[in-house]
Amino acid sequence: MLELRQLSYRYPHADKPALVDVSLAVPKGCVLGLLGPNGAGKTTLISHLSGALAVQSGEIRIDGQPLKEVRAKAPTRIAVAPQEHAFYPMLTVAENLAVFAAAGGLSGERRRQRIEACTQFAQLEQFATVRAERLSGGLKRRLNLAIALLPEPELMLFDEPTVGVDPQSRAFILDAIKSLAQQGAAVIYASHYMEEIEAIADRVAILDRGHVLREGALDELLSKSAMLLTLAADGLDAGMLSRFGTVEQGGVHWRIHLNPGSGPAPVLAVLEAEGIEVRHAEFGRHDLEQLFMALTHRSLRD
Ligand SMILES: Nc1ncnc2c1ncn2[C@@H]1O[C@H](COP(=O)(O)OP(=O)(O)OP(=O)(O)O)[C@@H](O)[C@H]1O
Repeated sequence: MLELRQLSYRYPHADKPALVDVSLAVPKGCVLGLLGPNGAGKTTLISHLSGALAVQSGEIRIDGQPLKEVRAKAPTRIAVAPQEHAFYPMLTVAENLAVFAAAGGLSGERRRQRIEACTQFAQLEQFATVRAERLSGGLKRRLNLAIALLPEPELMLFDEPTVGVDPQSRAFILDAIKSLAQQGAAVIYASHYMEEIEAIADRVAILDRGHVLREGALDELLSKSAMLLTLAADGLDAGMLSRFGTVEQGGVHWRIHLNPGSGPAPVLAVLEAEGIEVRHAEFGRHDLEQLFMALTHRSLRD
C-alpha cells in the first residue's frame, strides 16, 4: 500500500537533516509502529504523508503511484489524526463532524451515514450536543479520531494520539486503531510509548535522529536482538566485563549486552575464578525498550 524509498529531509537553515534515507513499507491491514524519542523525526515523516511537507529527496508511493498524484486525485485516501486538537472548540461535537464532512466533500445520504458511523465508532453519541472545548482530553482525542475517519481513508496516520489522555480513553483509542487495520486500513502509529507500540503494532520501525535503526515484525526484531546479562556484585569493573560485550553501569547493576552467540556461563565462570560473589544475575533477550537503548544508548523518554 504505502512505500517510502530513501526519503531524506532537511528543514530550511537546520544544521542536521531530520530524515536520512528512510525506506519503509506498510501493507494494507498492518499497523506500523513508529518508535523514537523526541526529535527522532516521527512528525517530519508523518508531515510528508499528510502533504504538509514536500519531498526533497527520495520517493513516497501509494499502490505504486507517487503520493503527490494520489493526493491530487483522491486526497481523502489518506487521513491524519494530528498531535494537536484539530476541530473548532466553539462548535459542538455534531457541528464539528458536519463541518468537516462538508469540507471533505461528503453530501446527502453518504454524509449522514459517515457522520453516524464515525460518531458510533468513537463512542461520542452522548456528547453530540456538547461544545468541543468542554470535552475531557480523552474525548477531544476521540473527536479528532472521528473527524479523521469521516472520508473512510485507506491510510491512517496517528501522531502520538494518546498524549494527555486518561487510561480508559487511551485503551479505547488503541483498540479502535487496531480495529481500523483489521478492517483493511494501513496505519502508521507514531509514539514514544513503547508499551503502546507493543500493544498495537504488527511491525515496528525504530527511528532515531532521522535514521531507521531497525524495522521489522516485533517478534522478529526481539528474537534477533542481543542477549542481556544484568549483574549485581562487589568488585566488578568494566575492564573485566567488556570482552563479553558492551557494558553499562546503572546504580548497583551492571548490564552486559552480550556479543552475538554468547551466553552468561563464561562471564559467571570468570567472576567465580576471580572470587567475586554475585548477588543477583538476570539473563534474557532485550525487550523493545532495552533494544532501543542498546541501539541508541539513550532512553525513549530522554
Ligand atoms: N520547523 C522546523 N524547523 C527546523 N527544524 C525542525 C522543525 N521541526 C522539527 N525540526 C527538527 O527536526 C528533527 C525531527 O523533529 P520531529 O518533530 O520530526 O521529531 P519527533 O520524533 O516527531 O519528535 P517529538 O516526539 O518531539 O514530536 C528535530 O531535530 C527537530 O528539532
